[in-house]
Amino acid sequence: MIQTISVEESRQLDDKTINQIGIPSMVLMERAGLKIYDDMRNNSDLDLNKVLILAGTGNNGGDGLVVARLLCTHGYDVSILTVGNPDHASEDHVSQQKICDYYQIPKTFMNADFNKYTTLVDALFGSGLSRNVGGDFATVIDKANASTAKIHAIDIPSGLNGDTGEVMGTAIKADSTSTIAYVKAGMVKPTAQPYVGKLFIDDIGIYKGNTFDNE
Ligand SMILES: NC(=O)C1=CN([C@@H]2O[C@H](COP(=O)(O)OP(=O)(O)OC[C@H]3O[C@@H](n4cnc5c(N)ncnc54)[C@H](O)[C@@H]3O)[C@@H](O)[C@H]2O)[C@@H](O)CC1
Ligand SMILES: [K+]
Repeated sequence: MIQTISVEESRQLDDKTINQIGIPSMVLMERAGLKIYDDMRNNSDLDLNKVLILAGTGNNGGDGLVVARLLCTHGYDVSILTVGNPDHASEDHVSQQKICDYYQIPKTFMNADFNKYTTLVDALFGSGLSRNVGGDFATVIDKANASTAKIHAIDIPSGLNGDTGEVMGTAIKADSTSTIAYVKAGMVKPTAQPYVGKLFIDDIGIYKGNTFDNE
């Protein structure tokens, strides 16, 4: 049976790993990106000929930007669509965007034709989703779902409630999902299956208690 955790537990585990154990958040993000990149390359259902990263401005988007850079440095055709206000981006997201800028990874905008792409990477929201999805985020999610491209989601398909598996307004219908550290409880509910697709579980160095743990 798959071990699951709540979204709050996943946030607490991230926080403990970074602030108590001392593994820098950029290290965890790099490990997440490497695993997600591997999952995508090992998933024969995905065609990585032309990839678009749909990036929110939090750390889920930051994971997506690591994937963008890894695809770019390995010779894939990849572009980024940033959704949300970059002025409110998380610190790690800003660092990852600077790296993407160094590599001059092309950016696209809200009017992009998603049918031009073979794979979309959903990095809009992960464990930070806190309310129903609307505005540009909902527009992008609906456009992604309606497109001919396959969708690979990072951590949790955006718009899916990680605890209950309910759709919060609208949600990405992913063909596959790379979830970080542990599966979130809502993702294994039968109603969540059409949104999660094929599931990869990525060990990035975040653990829920072990023999080395003092607590
Ligand atoms: N350093 C870390 O803590 C790690 C984080 N990781 C990734 O980071 C994710 C969590 O990142 P964040 O905490 O930055 O949050 P997210 O990137 O999930 O969300 C970003 C922000 O979106 C806003 N938001 C929430 N609901 C919204 C809505 N309906 N409409 C518009 N805006 C909304 C919130 O203000 C939230 O802070 C994880 O799911 C995982 O993908 C991984 O890289 C592992 C390590
Ligand atoms: K996501």
